[in-house]
Formats: sequence, C-alpha cells, structure tokens
Amino acid sequence: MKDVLEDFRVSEAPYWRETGDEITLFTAAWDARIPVMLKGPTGCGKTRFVEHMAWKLGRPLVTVACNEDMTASDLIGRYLLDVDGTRWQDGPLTFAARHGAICYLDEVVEARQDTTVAIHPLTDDRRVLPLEKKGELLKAHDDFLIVISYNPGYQSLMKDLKQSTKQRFGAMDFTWPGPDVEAEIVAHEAGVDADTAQRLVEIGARSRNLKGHGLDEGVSTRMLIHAGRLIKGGIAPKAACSMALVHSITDDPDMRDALDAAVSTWF
Ligand SMILES: Nc1ncnc2c1ncn2[C@@H]1O[C@H](COP(=O)(O)OP(=O)(O)OP(=O)(O)O)[C@@H](O)[C@H]1O
Repeated sequence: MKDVLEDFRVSEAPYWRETGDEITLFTAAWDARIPVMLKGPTGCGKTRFVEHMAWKLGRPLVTVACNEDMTASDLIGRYLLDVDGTRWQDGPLTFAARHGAICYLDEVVEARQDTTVAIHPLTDDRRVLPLEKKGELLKAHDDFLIVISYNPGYQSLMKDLKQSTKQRFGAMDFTWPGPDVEAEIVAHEAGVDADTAQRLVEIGARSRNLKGHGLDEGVSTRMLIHAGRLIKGGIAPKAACSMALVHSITDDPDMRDALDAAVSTWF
C-alpha cells in the first residue's frame, strides 16, 4: 500500500547551523507535544529550521503558506464533486492531524481569524479537530504537531494573533545570527568564499541599522545568499548586491544611496 506520507517526508538533512539551544528546545516541545510558534523577520531561517527538525525527528512535514483569502475549509477540507458523486477531501491540517505529520502554518497571521480559530481545539489538551461538515470528531495522531510562524514586525492592531491563539504555543524568537555564523551560512548556501560572505554580512548589518530610519526591514540572510549566488555565478559583486539587496528592499532614492554606499565600502 502506498505510504500516504511519502511525499511529505524530508529524506535528506536540510542544512541547519545551530545558533543557540533551538534544537534542544524544539525537541523538548515535540516530546511534550507543545505547539510551537517561530517568531522572527522574513528570511531569517524559520522555514529551514522546521524542515531540519522534521528531518531530525523523522516526521513528515506538511507546509501551508497562509494568506488572507484562506478559509477554514482550505485548512480543514471539503466535499468535492466527481464522477462517482461527492467525496470528502482532507485539507492539509486534517491530513497532518490524521496521519501524524508536523503541520507548519507559515505566516499564520495572514489568515482570517475564523481560520486561525480552527486550530484551537488541536492546540490544547483536547487535540481534536471537529470536521463539522463531515460529522466527524478527529482525534489527532500522537505524532501530530502544529508549528506556526509569525513576524512580529508586521503586526498591527488590526492584524495580530488573538491572545487565545498566542497562549496555546511555546514561542521561539529567531533573529539574525552573529556575523561569523551568518557568514558561515551565506558561504555554505551560496558557495562563495569566506571573505566574500563576510563582506556581504557586513552590508547586511549596515542595512539592519537603517530599519525604522527609512527601511521597514533590514536585508535578510536569504537576500545575502541571493547576492552570494549571483557573485558565484560570475556577476560583479556591486551589480549582484544592487540586484539582490538594494533594488529589492527599497524604492526610496535616499535609502538606495545609503545602501549603495555600504556596498561600495565592502566591494
Ligand atoms: N541557522 C541557519 N542555518 C542554515 N541556514 C540558515 C540559517 N539561518 C538562515 N538560513 C538560510 O536563510 C534562508 C532563508 O530562510 P527561510 O526561508 O527559512 O526564512 P523564513 O524565516 O522562513 O522566511 P519567511 O518568513 O519569509 O518564510 C534559508 O534558505 C537558509 O539558507
């Protein structure tokens, strides 16, 4: 019989450079089946970390990119009409709860609140999911765990998680790693030498100082890796930084000048 989880297994170890006690903490949360909230800016490694932990714990991973159009049915499931009549199709959350996967809801705050509330019964000691349309009360598999990601920087009063949602999770703060570690990550992921990686990281650090002074967010590790990959591909460092860092992060001419100056300092 086909393993229904086959497509969701993480077969090769996703590279993860440990930066603190995040692996120990996540493992303890997993052992206690405490849902986990990963907090941090875009591109700082939250998704990669979940992939790594799913691999390490030998659990399949079901990832859902949340958005404002997402309804509870998109997560839970719905009846579909086909040639044989109607047939129930589990949504990704139900699928993960039924079969025992880690369900990663990326940017959960983007989803409408009625959608977010759907995870409540799964994230307290009931560990159940009512499938009202189907008339089923699904008891979550012992190996099921919900992980959500959340970027506190983007939240407003209008768009934030309810306390009743937040308080169901253990939270882990993700931030930019120290410069040496970040350079190690950039060198590994982009395939550039240590010196180039270090320079890119310095530019990243400068940009992060501009956060709140014209930039909404500093350059992420992901962007530094993109710049590194362009350099690795033969693009001159300044042009690579211009494309991967400066032009993508801002349209403001003054901010672009400030970032270009940082690039010129290092390349
Ligand atoms: N500690 C780390 N070890 C290994 N790779 C890392 C680490 N931190 C960041 N990265 C790298 O940063 C890249 C971006 O991270 P990732 O896609 O996980 O970000 P994210 O925080 O999930 O962003 P978003 O919120 O936009 O989904 C990854 O592809 C990975 O290469």
